[in-house]
Amino acid sequence: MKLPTTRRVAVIGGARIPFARSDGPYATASNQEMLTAALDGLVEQYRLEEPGAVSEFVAGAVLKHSRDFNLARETVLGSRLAATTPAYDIQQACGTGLQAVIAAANKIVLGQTESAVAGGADTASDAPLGVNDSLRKILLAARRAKTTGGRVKALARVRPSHLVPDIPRNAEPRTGLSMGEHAAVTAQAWGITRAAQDELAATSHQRLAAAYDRGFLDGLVVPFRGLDRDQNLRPGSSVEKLAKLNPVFGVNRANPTMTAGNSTPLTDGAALTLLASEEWARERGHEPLAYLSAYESAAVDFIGGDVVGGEDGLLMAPAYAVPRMLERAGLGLADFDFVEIHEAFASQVLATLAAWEKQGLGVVDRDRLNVAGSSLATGHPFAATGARIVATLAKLLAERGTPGRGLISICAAGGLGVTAILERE
Ligand SMILES: CC(=O)SCCNC(=O)CCNC(=O)[C@H](O)C(C)(C)COP(=O)(O)OP(=O)(O)OC[C@H]1O[C@@H](n2cnc3c(N)ncnc32)[C@H](O)[C@@H]1OP(=O)(O)O
Repeated sequence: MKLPTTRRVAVIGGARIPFARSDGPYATASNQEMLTAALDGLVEQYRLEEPGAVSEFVAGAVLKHSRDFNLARETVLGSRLAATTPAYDIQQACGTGLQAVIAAANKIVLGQTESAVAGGADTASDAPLGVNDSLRKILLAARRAKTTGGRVKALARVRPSHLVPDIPRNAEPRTGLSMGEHAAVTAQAWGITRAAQDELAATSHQRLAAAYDRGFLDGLVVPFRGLDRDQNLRPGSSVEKLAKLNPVFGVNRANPTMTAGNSTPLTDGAALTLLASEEWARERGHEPLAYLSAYESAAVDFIGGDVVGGEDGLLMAPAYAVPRMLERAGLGLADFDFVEIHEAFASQVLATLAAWEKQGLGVVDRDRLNVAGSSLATGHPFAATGARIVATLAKLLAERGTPGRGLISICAAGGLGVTAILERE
C-alpha cells in the first residue's frame, strides 16, 4: 500500500427516494430495492455507468436481514453501477449513513480511491423477524442430524411456544427502554417543554414544504413507488394542531411532553451521497457542492451510574462530539452558516442545543438550524438519514454560492454520536 496522501473530499451530489411511513407504500419494498432505486438515480444523474467511475460503494442498514449478507454488494449487482465496483456494509445505528460517508471519505483523503457512493437504507415495514432462539437451536440440531430418525427426533421437540417470533424492538438491549422513553428522561432532565418541542416540529414541516415548493429537492429526491415527496410531510402543520396530540412517551403522568408529532415516525427509505477527489470532479466536469472538512464521533455511558443517564442520556453523544470537533477545527458555533441536527425527537434537538449552550459553545441561531426541514418532517429511515443530511447541507452551501460552513450532528442508539463539518470556499 502506498503511503498516505492528504486530499480534500468533495461532495458532488446526492440522491434519495422519498421517505415513506412504515407499513405504507413501501411495505413490500426491501432495503435492497430502495437502495438500488437511490443508487440508480445517482448513476443516471452523474453518468456513473462505466466501470471504474465509482471506486467504492459503502452502505448499511440498521434493520438488516441475514439473507442480505453484504447488502451494499448485492445492491451494486442489481443496479446500473458496474458489477466491478467493490462494496461493503457498515452499521452504526442512526449514525450509519454519516459513518458510511466518513469511511468512504477517508480513503479519498488517503489517495486510495478517487470516488465513492455512501449512505444507507432502512425499512421498519420489512423488519427482520427472527426465529425464536429455542426453535433455531432445534432446527440447527435437525440439520446436523445424520439420519431421518435423528431429524424427526430433533423436530419432535418443537412446542407451540417455540413459534413465537423474535421481533426486533426499537429499544436499547441494556435498558429495555425504547428510544422515545430514553429521550423523555433526557427531556425532563433538561426541562424541555412541550411547547418548544411542538414549535420545532411545526417549523421542520413548514421548512421542508417550502424547500419542495421552491424546487430545492429537485434532483436530490428521485420518485419511487408512486411517491415524489416524503409521505410524512404535513405542509399545514402548526403548533396549534400539534398541541392537540396525546403524549406517547413520558417519564411520569405529570409531565409527558413527547407525541407522535414531535417524534420521528417509523419510516422506510434510502439515501446516498456521491463523494470524490477534486481531480475526479474536474476530469468529469462536476462542480463540487462542498467539501468535507472534519468529522468526529463520541459515545456516552448511558447505563453507568444513573440507569438512563439524566442530562447525559442515550442520545446526547453529540454534546461531546461537537465540542471536540470544533476544538480540533479551531471553530465555534458562531462560525456556521447552517447547523443540521438530526431530529430523532424534537426534545433531543433541544436538549443538545441546551447542552452546547451550557458548555459555553453559544446559542445556535434558529434561522440557521435545519433550514430545509429535517427528520421530524422527512421521517427517519435509520441508516439513510446521514446521507440525506450530507446531501442537503452540501446543496444548501452551494445554493448560497458564497464561502460558508455547515455543521452536522447525529445522535444514534447505543449512546453514540457522529458529527461532521462541510465547507465551501
Ligand atoms: C437516534 C434516533 O434517531 S432514535 C429515534 C428512532 N425512532 C423512533 O424511536 C421512532 C419513534 N416513533 C414511534 O415509535 C412512533 O412513530 C410513535 C409511537 C411516536 C407514534 O406512533 P403512532 O401512534 O403509530 O403514530 P401515528 O402516525 O398513528 O400518529 C398518531 C396521531 O398523531 C397524528 N400526527 C402525527 N404527526 C402529526 C403532525 N405532525 N401533525 C398533526 N398530527 C400528527 C396522526 O395523524 C395520528 O392521528 P390519529 O390518531 O387521529 O390518526
